[in-house]
Formats: sequence, structure tokens, C-alpha cells
Amino acid sequence: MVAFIIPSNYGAVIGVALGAIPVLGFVHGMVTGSLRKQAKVPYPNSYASMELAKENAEQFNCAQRAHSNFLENSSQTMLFTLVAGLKYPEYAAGLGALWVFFRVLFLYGYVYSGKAQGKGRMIGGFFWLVQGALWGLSVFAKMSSKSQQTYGARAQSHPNPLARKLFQVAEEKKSNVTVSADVTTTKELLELADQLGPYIAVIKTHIDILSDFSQATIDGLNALAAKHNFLIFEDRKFIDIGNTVQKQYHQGTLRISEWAHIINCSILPGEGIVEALAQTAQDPSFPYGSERGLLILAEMTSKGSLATGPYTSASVDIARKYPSFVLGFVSTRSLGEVEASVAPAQGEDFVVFTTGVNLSSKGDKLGQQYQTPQSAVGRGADFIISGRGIYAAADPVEAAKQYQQQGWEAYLARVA
Ligand SMILES: O=c1ccn([C@@H]2O[C@H](COP(=O)(O)O)[C@@H](O)[C@H]2O)c(=O)[nH]1
Repeated sequence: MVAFIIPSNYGAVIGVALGAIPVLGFVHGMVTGSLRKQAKVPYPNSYASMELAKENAEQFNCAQRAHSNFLENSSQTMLFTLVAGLKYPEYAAGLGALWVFFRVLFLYGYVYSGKAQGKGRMIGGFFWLVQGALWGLSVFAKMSSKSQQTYGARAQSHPNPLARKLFQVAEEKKSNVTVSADVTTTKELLELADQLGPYIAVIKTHIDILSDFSQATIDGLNALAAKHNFLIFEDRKFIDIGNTVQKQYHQGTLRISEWAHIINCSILPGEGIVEALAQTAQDPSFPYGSERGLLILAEMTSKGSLATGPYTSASVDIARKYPSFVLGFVSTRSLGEVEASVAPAQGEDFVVFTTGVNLSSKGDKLGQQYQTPQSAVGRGADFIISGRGIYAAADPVEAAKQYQQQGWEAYLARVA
């Protein structure tokens, strides 16, 4: 199943494609019907015979031809507008409205200008150009969507080395699964990582819930990441002023910067948090520079989450300002269509991690809300994150295999 993501401003697209264009079709029918009466052309004749040359015959024929021409072009224009509008709603609605405008001129010029052989229609001839632009826009919208490219292709073209590695791992292991290993002892964490390692692309930790965190935790995780070829994502959700998050990331007991390839943060404190984390990871003295990246927590899965609207838009803006450090987002969908102030760079390819994925539950009693792997990938997730769906299953290995298979099939369907 592939889910279409409808941009918030898609209403204008619908208004043009499914409102204005059909209404104009109806107007053509009315004009033709009334001229048919005046020209006394009985059904089922499509055109008035010029030999009989009844009064109003030419005008009726012009209306009839304008109507046929409209029918030859309107259905594809509606489709182009609807498809292009999924990615470029403003342009698609604008071009669609312009098309309607030129088609009105075309009808008027054809039928009422009084020019011989309907030559007055030329006044609306620009509809062809607009129609061509809509066709081009719909093809471009489809081709430029990174989420419809394979992980392999994205691994080759992505400018960020960590994103390249992430896509390579997914491609090699045929897995887009991130397991959220929310267990509370090092032993459980390392056992889970070893058992599930072959089936996952990323392990996500909440390192501060371990009751016995030590150097052995880091050494064990690093060894298993190398053994099974997965990346480590510490779901720390940094949210403080820049000076504090630098210390939380790089110092303290947890020394997250030393072992977590991926971290995340909320942008609630403002752009400074991203600047601070980027500064630390990209300092020339930091030994892991190109192997570290940040996900911005742009949306949350919990009921009543306030990470919506302007917060999500600002997440996109800030991500666009730090493309060498920000890998992408933790979000429930692709954010390509979110209204943002900062324009996307050419070839922009943010990675989407979607939490709250579960095959057998719709949510928990504390507000968590789930979707299936198919739904998440269809909405634009590049990596699906599941916690209890896997580690709390009767057989976590079998569960991991199931999520791997479903996540991969959904991805194959999306890129097909
Ligand atoms: O919006 C969010 C952000 C993070 N999470 C984290 O993902 C896992 C989900 O665990 P489940 O057992 O699959 O519910 C957990 O670590 C959360 O902290 C999220 O669920 N939603």
C-alpha cells in the first residue's frame, strides 16, 4: 500500500481540478445545447451540415468543436493538476487556474468572436503552453521525490557520509528497521542487540534508562554494531540551551558523542541547539566528525503532541540551514510538503525516521499512537522504529524478522 501525503494547502488544487474544470465542462455543454436549439440540429447529429447551412449552423459547429477540444484536454489536465499538486500545490493550483482562464477565452473566441472558421479561438491558445507546464510539473514532481528512489541510489548521491552509510546498511541488509531497545540493564541491551542485529539497520537506545551503564555498555554496543553492521541512535532528545547540550552530548558520564552515530534534539530552544551540537561534532579536534549526525524531532507520536504546525515548519527551516550535520527528521511522515521559509537546496534528501510502529496494537494507555510499517513507509518513513512491538514480543527475533519483511516490502512498493 502506498499512502499519498496530502499537503495542507491542497484545497486550492482540488478547487481547480475537481471544481473549476468540471464547471467549465458544464458551461461548454450549456452553450452547445442552446446553440443546437437555435441551429435546429436534431440529435444524434454532432455537427450541423454546412450544405444545409441553417441559421447559426457555423456558430453551433464552433461550440461543438470547442466542447470536443475541451473534452480532449480536460481529463489529463485535471490529472496533471492533482498529481503535481501533491508536491507543488501552489504552482499546480495557479497553473490549473490559468488553464481555466485560457480555456474560457478559447470558448469565447471560438463561439462568439464572429471570426470565420472559429479563428477567434486563438485568443485562448496559450492553454497549450500551460497544459504542457502542468504535464512537466507532474512528471518532475514524481521524479524529484527522493523517497521514491532506492536506498542504493540515495547512498550514491547523498552528500552526507553518515546518510550514505545508513542507506548502504539498509540496502545490504534489506532492512529499514530501527529497534527501540528500551530495556533497563546492559545485559538485556547487549543480548537484544546481538539477537536482533542481523535484521535491523539501526539500534535506538535510551541510555539513561539503564540501571548499570558503564564502559562495558559502550564497548559491548560498539562491538555488536561492528559485528552486525548496524548504526547506533541515542534517542536523547536534547532540549536545552547550546552551552548545556554541548556538555550533555560530549561530556558527563554518558559520553554520547563517543558511541552514538545518530542523536536527536527538539528545536524548542531555537536554532542555537542545532548550532551548538553541530559545532561540537564538527570541531576539527572531534575524532568522529563525518560519522555523526543529528535528527530533528519535528513531530511526536503521542496524543495531543504540540510538535505540529509552526514547530514542524521551523524544524524544516533549521534543518535546511545545517545540511552537513542534520540528517533528517523524526516525524510521522515525509516533511517535503511542509510550508517552510527556507527554500530547499537542489537535491535535498532528508532522512525520515518514524517512531510508533507496531503491527498488533493501535496505541498504549499513556497516549502512544501506532501505525503499521506499511502506513509509515507509505507516508514517507525511510526507517521505521519499533520498540515493544519487537522486544516485548513472545519471540523478539521472529518479530524483528516480520517487521523487516513488512518494512522492506512497503519500501519496495514505494520505489516500484
Ligand atoms: O514521537 C516519538 C518520539 C520517540 N518515541 C520513542 O520511540 C520508542 C517507541 O517505543 P514503542 O515501544 O514502540 O512504543 C520509544 O523509545 C519512544 O521514546 C516515540 O515513541 N514517539
